[in-house]
Amino acid sequence: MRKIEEVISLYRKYGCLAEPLKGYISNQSKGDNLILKTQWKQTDLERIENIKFSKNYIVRNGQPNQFEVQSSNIVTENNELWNKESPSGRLNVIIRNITTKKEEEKQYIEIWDHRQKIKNYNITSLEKHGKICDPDGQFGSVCWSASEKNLLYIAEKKKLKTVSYFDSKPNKDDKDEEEKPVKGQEHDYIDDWGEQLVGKTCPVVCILDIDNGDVKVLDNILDNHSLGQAVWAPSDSGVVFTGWKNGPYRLGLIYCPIRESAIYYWDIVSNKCERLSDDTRCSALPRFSPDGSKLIYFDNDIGGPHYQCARLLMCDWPSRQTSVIVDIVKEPTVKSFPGFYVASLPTKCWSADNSRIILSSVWRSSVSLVVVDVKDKTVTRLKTNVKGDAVLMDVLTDKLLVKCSALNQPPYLAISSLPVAGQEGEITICPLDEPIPVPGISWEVQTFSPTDRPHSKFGALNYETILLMPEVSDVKPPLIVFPHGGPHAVFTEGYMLYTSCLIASGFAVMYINYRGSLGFGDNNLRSLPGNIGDQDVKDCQAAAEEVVNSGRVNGDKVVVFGGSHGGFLTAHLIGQYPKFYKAACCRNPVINLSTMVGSTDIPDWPFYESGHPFDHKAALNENILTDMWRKSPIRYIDQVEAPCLIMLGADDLRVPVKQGREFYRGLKARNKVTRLISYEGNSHPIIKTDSQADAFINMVEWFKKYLQ
Ligand SMILES: CSCC[C@H](NC=O)C(=O)N[C@@H](CO)C(=O)O
Repeated sequence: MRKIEEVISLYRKYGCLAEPLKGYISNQSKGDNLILKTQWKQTDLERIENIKFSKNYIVRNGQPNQFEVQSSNIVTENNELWNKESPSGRLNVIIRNITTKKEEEKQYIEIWDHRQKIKNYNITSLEKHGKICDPDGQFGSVCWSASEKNLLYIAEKKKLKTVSYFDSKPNKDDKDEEEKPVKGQEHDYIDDWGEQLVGKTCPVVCILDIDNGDVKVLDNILDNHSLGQAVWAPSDSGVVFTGWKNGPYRLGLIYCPIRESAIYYWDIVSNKCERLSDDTRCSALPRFSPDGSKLIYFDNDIGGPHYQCARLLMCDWPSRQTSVIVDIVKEPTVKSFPGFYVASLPTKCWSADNSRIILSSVWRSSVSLVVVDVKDKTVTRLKTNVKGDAVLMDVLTDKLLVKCSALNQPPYLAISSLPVAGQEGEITICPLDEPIPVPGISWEVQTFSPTDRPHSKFGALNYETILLMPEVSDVKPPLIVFPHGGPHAVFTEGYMLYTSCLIASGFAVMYINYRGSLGFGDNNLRSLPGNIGDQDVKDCQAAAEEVVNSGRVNGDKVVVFGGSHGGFLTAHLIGQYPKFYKAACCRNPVINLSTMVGSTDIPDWPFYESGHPFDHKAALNENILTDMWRKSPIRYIDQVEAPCLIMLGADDLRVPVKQGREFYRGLKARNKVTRLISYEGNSHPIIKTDSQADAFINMVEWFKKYLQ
């Protein structure tokens, strides 16, 4: 293992690489010349900040898949919330967050032509709504109308002004009723959508008139719903959007697309709103075909596993007839399509001829490009000439802009071509910049079939691990067992900074996609709820023992690391197998399901994952409390021997800091070796520039100390 000074140098090197955030193929692209507009981020550890910059490329498409690239100058802009061209490419909108000299936050919408800024609207001063939602976030979208006369965006609904009962300022009678401040409600609790969506209470659809700056707020078209993901309907006849039901109280929405939601259409002439999707399902991610004849979206159950296998549906726009294009896949084979697991979609995802959809989806332990023919309902995996994950960024005239990465390859952008229908075999990925891999990392995907531990309902399911090894190692490397969080999430062959730095530091790392992970079929995913703390723990331990018994790693130097549900598994593993692990590090770990119910933003999670039904009226009782305790790591705290480092995001609403503190106190009281680090300004993901760097080095230091 490398010295800590070398590890710090490694992190400085690999933690400060430029990373592509997003990009699109410009509508100004003509024939052979593609113009690509991309945005990047780069960490600056000296200034402790992430800078953002844009890069444009001109790609000349001589032969199919033969692209030459010229990249343009790099311009840095950190206050841009959004920057997108109009359908013709003639105009550009920039949504900007400005902090004034008086520390006031203001939002502007700027309209640019090819020469200069032609409109500049101080949206905040209009006082028509609250903050504009991040267009890349849960609710957000920004969409030019086909006419280029209007801009669609999502913003927080305007909140009532409240004043004290003792406020002596005279009420101006000329104010209409809803403008008059309300007395005595300054301290009312305002429910919001939880983790990373604090203050997001009731987003609404807004329409800006580009020419005169008027803003129309659609805040009364659908009662008791939060609106988002809005797109223009064909010919700008109205707006299609996703509506999430607010009441009776909101449950955390991030990582949980299972909150009651439907797809709606608001008609601009009638001012009427109609529901397009099934109100017994959660529907989201509406996307029109280029000719406006078809609308697709995804749906899954309301409630249950916090991520699920989803259906792909299509609405024939003229008739509004809806059909299922791709259904849930319950039990795929190791090679067959495992179903759709989609957290987001690019704005444009259709082929030019309106017959196919292109998207990225989890496919066992990788993220793959997938093509769906909406006529014959076939699903085809696009194999590429590169290893690792391929995430679709944009599609235009059957050219694909893709973000690629691998376990040894930091993310890069590439261009490719969609094969003609029926010949979607392999595609050639053409990088826009020369990929530079992290040297010395090899990996292999292993499949486990725990026939000795079949699931009571679904029988023999399988799961996978990814074992990453340092290529240059004169001794058997120590092993970091690394289960993912969720639990309905997955580790894939895409790049992760921590992992590449751990391998470069001399560790072997084993990702564990235990049963219940995404991407292995719906039955696999649903095999875990009710069995957490046992099935997942045994899957992890069986994989860890197999790799130790293989002799490829140093079996006397095994440690375990995990976050969130991965932290839950870390705490279980050192409690249930105390002699096997020499040290542990857990981030925002779930420690005691029963004490979590009252403080997490998703109380349904501890109920459902421990096997108990949940609805908004759900309350704990002695049977549920006992069962939750039995499934929690706290149950095994007396057996723990491994020194355990606990890292918490101080603002975490998903797994409250009280969980980590409960474990810390229990270990301290039992004279066990433990340390707790709390990172201010971090929520569930510990990703602030300095915090993420500090957490990594502290974790490596902890492992090195107890592996000596
Ligand atoms: C009550 S939170 C349970 C853990 C959490 N699950 C869903 O949010 C979790 O593990 N989150 C994952 C992301 O899905 C993580 O790694 O943070």
